[in-house]
Amino acid sequence: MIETLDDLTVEGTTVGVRVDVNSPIDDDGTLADDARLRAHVDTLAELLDRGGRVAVLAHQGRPGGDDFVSLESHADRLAELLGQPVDYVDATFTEAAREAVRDLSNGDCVVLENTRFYSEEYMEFDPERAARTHLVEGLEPVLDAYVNDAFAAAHRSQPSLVGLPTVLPGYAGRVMETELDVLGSIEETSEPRVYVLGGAKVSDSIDVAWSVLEKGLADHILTAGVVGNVFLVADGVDLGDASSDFIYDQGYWDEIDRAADLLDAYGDRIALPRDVAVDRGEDRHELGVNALPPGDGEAAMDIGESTLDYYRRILADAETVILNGPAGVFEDDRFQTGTRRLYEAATDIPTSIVGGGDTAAALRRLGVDGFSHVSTGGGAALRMLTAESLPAVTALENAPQRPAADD
Ligand SMILES: Nc1ncnc2c1ncn2[C@@H]1O[C@H](COP(=O)(O)OP(=O)(O)OP(=O)(O)O)[C@@H](O)[C@H]1O
Ligand SMILES: O=C(O)[C@H](O)COP(=O)(O)O
Repeated sequence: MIETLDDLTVEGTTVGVRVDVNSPIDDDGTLADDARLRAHVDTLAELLDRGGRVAVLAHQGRPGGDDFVSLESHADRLAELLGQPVDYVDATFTEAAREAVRDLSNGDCVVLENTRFYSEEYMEFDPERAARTHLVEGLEPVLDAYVNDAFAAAHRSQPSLVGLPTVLPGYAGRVMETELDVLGSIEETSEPRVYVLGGAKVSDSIDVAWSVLEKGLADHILTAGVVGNVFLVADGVDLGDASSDFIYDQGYWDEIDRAADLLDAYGDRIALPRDVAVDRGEDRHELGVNALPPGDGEAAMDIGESTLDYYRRILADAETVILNGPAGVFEDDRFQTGTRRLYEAATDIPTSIVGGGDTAAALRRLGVDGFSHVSTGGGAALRMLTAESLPAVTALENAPQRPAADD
């Protein structure tokens, strides 16, 4: 059983709050999209309003990536969103960080530096070992409690996610609470239930497909994006050199056999694209699967009109739809049609649940809204859809005893 903010005595308590504000970053190294910050405003504002002293912990990017930057601009934006000053310190667990945390008064907030600037935070540990890392040992003395609101990172077994709740009383923040509530009770949603699996996480998507088909949770699975392309190849379609090279370069080649096995076992419930839009110079050009392969260098970048009609017919009868991953390379205006129109069709269904950080960003960019729930999680949401436990959630379940709640 996970305790929530309702169970925490906040007034005067110094709380380490793990959020997931891992966001797109502009060329100048500053925040390009604040959606993930907005998601955490309720949790942070509640803790501050209730007199907590809040130290925010988060990662941004991965070592070596262009988006592996400081959290300074995140702190600036959080101050605007919260409507109060938010300090930032370029330290995570050193004396400088501890001093910044000790200096907090009731209702104050400080953002500590990107946890992944510290190498142990980019490794996976069991909780007991994670509790003996520098980050956890450095911060534990100045924190009274730990709140995890970082659902989107809950599939990682990293020190700030599983180590801190091993040594501190742990609570779920409001984002975490809602996500666990919605994604943890998909089995109770109305049927027919359709899963739309797009995007580029082929292996995870195939895991989800196996899981929901085996458990009888999915009446239909609609494939799109790179996932759809891999299923087409598994079905014997020649997508041409450009898409095949892409699949090979991304390391998805082994997934073709897994997709073929899935088609053998559950082919009647898996829908494949009937046409694709290829990159032909300035233009988007649609080709039916019978007309494939496309010309040299023409990659399948989106689903086409005929697929959209087919998928919309299946969606028309659905009571619940769960979608993860864009239908095409939505970053390119020529290939955003599939994502926009497929997701628009999903908004007409009584229960529509969207997972995926990139997907949520794509939908905002395309102006598509009206879903029952848009998850903050990509990999975490997918893992939860396979009914696997998330290490950070398990760590919260096992967190030590805590003080009593405020009245
Ligand atoms: N046909 C395609 N060919 C190549 N890339 C594609 C294709 N269709 C979609 N993509 C790419 O897939 C990416 C998004 O996939 P991903 O699986 O990462 O989504 P997500 O789950 O929403 O992301 P996140 O990891 O942020 O949660 C986009 O960058 C998009 O360009
Ligand atoms: O964006 C995400 O899915 C989470 O922030 C986790 O990031 P990671 O995949 O780099 O661990």
